[in-house]
Amino acid sequence: MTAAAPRPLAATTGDPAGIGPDVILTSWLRRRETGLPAFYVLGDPDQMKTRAGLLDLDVPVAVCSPGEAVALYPDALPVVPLRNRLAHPAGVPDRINAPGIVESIDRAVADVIAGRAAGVVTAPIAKKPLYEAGFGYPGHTEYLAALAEQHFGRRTMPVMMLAGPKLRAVPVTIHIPLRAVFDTLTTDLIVETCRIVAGDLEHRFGIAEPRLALAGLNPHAGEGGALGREDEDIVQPAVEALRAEGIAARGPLPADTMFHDRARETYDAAICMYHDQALIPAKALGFDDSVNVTLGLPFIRTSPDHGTAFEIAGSGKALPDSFMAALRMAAIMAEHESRTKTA
Ligand SMILES: NC(=O)c1ccc[n+]([C@@H]2O[C@H](COP(=O)([O-])OP(=O)(O)OC[C@H]3O[C@@H](n4cnc5c(N)ncnc54)[C@H](O)[C@@H]3O)[C@@H](O)[C@H]2O)c1
Ligand SMILES: N[C@H](C(=O)O)[C@H](O)COP(=O)(O)O
Repeated sequence: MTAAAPRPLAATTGDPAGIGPDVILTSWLRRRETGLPAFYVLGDPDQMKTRAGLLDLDVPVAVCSPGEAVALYPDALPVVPLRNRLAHPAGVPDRINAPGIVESIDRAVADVIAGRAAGVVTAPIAKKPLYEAGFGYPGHTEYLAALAEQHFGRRTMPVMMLAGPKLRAVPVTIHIPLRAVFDTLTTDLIVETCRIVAGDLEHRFGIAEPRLALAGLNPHAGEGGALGREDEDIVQPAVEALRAEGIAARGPLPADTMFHDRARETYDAAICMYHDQALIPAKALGFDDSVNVTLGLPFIRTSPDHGTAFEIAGSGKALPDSFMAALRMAAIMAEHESRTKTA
């Protein structure tokens, strides 16, 4: 039996006015010294060449198909051309780029589902120009779940996880106004989120019996109901339900004391009740090397933890570390997943 050909990762361009192209180009330049897994970009070859010129980077661009990417990767940045063009200026977002940005995501997902790529690694998008062009999703996370539903015809609940060497943190509610958190948070939502986290940590991260620490919503996890009832009425029943299913869950824990060094040794993922409760500690502890992973999808998706940083696009100041960590994490997840499937 012949071994399967290695599959590259499919990287999206993200917003072409942001630092996505910068970190893609600098990551490729560091491929050898860092042993970076092979990837190709779904993008506009001219836009990539223009940004490389602006950054004064010597990056040859090879226009190719996904199947040719692994062979070309050692000597050139493989770019699979989009049908839509991406306008060039760095730092100036424009809704004119929306069709190309969305095509890049759609094509990366289609490639992974068709087996042409091992996982999707997205470069950052800015929400506003996409919303102005009619994009109806809060971010990648929700859009990728919608694509999964279109492709597979079954309900898909996406779970955001920020994962770095010091912390994995999951927000149960994601891109909603803080005011809406109280009406959105339910015991069922917490339980469903934790089931997905536990399953993916086991099958895609190789952690047997993952330990989950659930944060309380209120100060001091409600202080026995004196500072809010949600911890006793919503979070506590979720912990009990999860434990009854055999998932090692603990909480609700006071959120202010669960992220220090010793506390983090006691769990594999912190389950947080809203976006900033998870993303503030994750980015404070590892902005340069944390990865945004979407769990619960029928394919692998990672992303750097940072955004488009328009103010530094094309300046040479963008660090590629988080993008490189996202590439590495996607490759490791793909390996775990294939081991689980063949076991
Ligand atoms: N994965 C994604 O698509 C994603 C993630 C986060 C934010 N965003 C979007 O990006 C836009 C800007 O968001 P923001 O300003 O809150 O966050 P940001 O991450 O773009 O920038 C925050 C700060 O970090 C700096 N920074 C970011 N990445 C850096 C890098 N690689 N190297 C050096 N410095 C870096 C920026 O210059 C800025 O000072 C928003 O529209 C947001 O929605 C997208
Ligand atoms: N909340 C994410 C973060 O701050 O890192 C970011 O907005 C990206 O979200 P998507 O991956 O859903 O685009």
